[in-house]
Amino acid sequence: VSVPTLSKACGYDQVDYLRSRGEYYLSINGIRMDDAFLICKALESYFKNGCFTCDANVESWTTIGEKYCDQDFTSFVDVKCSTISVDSLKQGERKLLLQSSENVTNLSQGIKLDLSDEEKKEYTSSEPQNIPLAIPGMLLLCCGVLCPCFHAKRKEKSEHSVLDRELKSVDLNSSLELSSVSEKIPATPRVPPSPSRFSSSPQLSRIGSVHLSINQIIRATHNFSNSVKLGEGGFGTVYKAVLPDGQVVAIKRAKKEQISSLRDEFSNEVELLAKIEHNNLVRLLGYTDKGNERIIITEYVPNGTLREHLDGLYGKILDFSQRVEIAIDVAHALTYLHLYAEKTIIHRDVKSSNILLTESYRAKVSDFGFARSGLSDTDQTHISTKVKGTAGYLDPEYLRTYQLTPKSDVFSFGILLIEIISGRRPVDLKKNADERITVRWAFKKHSEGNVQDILDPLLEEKVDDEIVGMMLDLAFDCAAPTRSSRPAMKEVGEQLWEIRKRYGKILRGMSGSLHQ
Ligand SMILES: Nc1ncnc2c1ncn2[C@@H]1O[C@H](COP(=O)(O)OP(=O)(O)OP(=O)(O)O)[C@@H](O)[C@H]1O
Repeated sequence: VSVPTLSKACGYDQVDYLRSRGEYYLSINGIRMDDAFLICKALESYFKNGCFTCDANVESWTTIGEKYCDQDFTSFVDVKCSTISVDSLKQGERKLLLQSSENVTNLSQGIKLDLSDEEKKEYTSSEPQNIPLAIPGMLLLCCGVLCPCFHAKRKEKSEHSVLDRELKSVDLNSSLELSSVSEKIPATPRVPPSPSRFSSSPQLSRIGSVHLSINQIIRATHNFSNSVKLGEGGFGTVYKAVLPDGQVVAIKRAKKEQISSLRDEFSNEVELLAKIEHNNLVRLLGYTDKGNERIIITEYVPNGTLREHLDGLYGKILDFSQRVEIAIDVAHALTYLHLYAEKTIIHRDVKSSNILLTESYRAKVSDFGFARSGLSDTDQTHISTKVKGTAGYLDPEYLRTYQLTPKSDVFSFGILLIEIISGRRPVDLKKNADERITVRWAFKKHSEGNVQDILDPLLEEKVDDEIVGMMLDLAFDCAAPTRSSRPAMKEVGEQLWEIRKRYGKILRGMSGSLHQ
């Protein structure tokens, strides 16, 4: 049976397979699946209706059908398309990832579900609004990569309620580790070995200027009291603490239940923070790694996150000049990491909730949980590694190839820049379909010449079209789909300086004419 080209009758639903905080789950159109049933029905209908094209990684889907739905769909596949074997699973998984990253630029890709509403209800969670990864096109990893846990889910229904509770606490802004599939992709020969782990390293125990025992930390945080809690992220909870000498610090305590899976993240953060010293990067002061506790002590940054300010949570709205300064600070921090640290460091999780502000609204980049160092060889161009990051900020080329370079941070920075200009989150599911992906919406508005529509409506001042245009041009360059089209972070900083200069001139011109 040959596979016809995709017909309109096939329609699309979005199938995502994602991992968050160490847990895997599957969603279709943003609705979490509690059982393999739906995805198997979907595959069956898609194969039977000839909905796959040759380039749709059909062999991977077939392998999934075979392995996880106990169904053989191979007879539906045109021999010209592919050679199918269960042994090709690994290759298939890789291709599925490729397919999923294509979804980054094609929202409508997916498979069709021929199911009644009753069937959908029966097999899905009753609270779809809590699903963190119903992120159209952004974090798609289609069902092929889910499989080990998918099976487990089938068998271990009793664990669903635990998983449900976990998922409900996740939100769109959380950092994520995407799928286990990339772990199976061998690293390139030039990849340096993982950094040594922290636990027993005598060197690491000397890191930082603050050395506290666990009892001292307990005292400083009033036994990790909610009254001194600053916030919570994927790694754990952050507390404000005053040390006996009066120094105010932030204490980040890993979640107990996640400690084993966070081992790398913790050591990454400690090792990397320890090596860097820059005004626009949050400073590591110390750490504790005893028994079941992983605790990082960093400089306390008193004025909340950039995201909170864009949301207007502090009353006063950031004006445009402050936003440009913040963008410059972040660009400087990233340039330092990319170019001037001992080794190239790629942050991997540049986003507005990881930008902390000082009282004078200067920015400090925090959260090095996902950061990677490497690229010490002069001719090494990338690190092959797992895809990690946050929905909406993830470099599509990294998603597709697993090749991490400093340009992945540049991509995230481009998305951040649009967020700074517009005030909108990179993905906003509450918006109409054509506005949900902010970068696309902004690009469309920009190409129609409506740059003022993109500007944050909370801004009180008028900003010249020329300046908004310059910022947007830079943002789109940074968020180019291929890394070769993106500028280096240093150049981004220089361009922002030019914009700042030009904006200053315009402002001075305006105030001059007001005084005349
Ligand atoms: N050094 C700090 N000074 C002041 N507040 C901080 C500091 N570090 C973190 N916070 C606060 O704690 C919150 C949680 O931080 P954390 O880095 O753990 O998570 P996140 O970046 O929001 O999420 P994720 O880790 O999932 O990406 C932040 O949003 C911020 O409000």
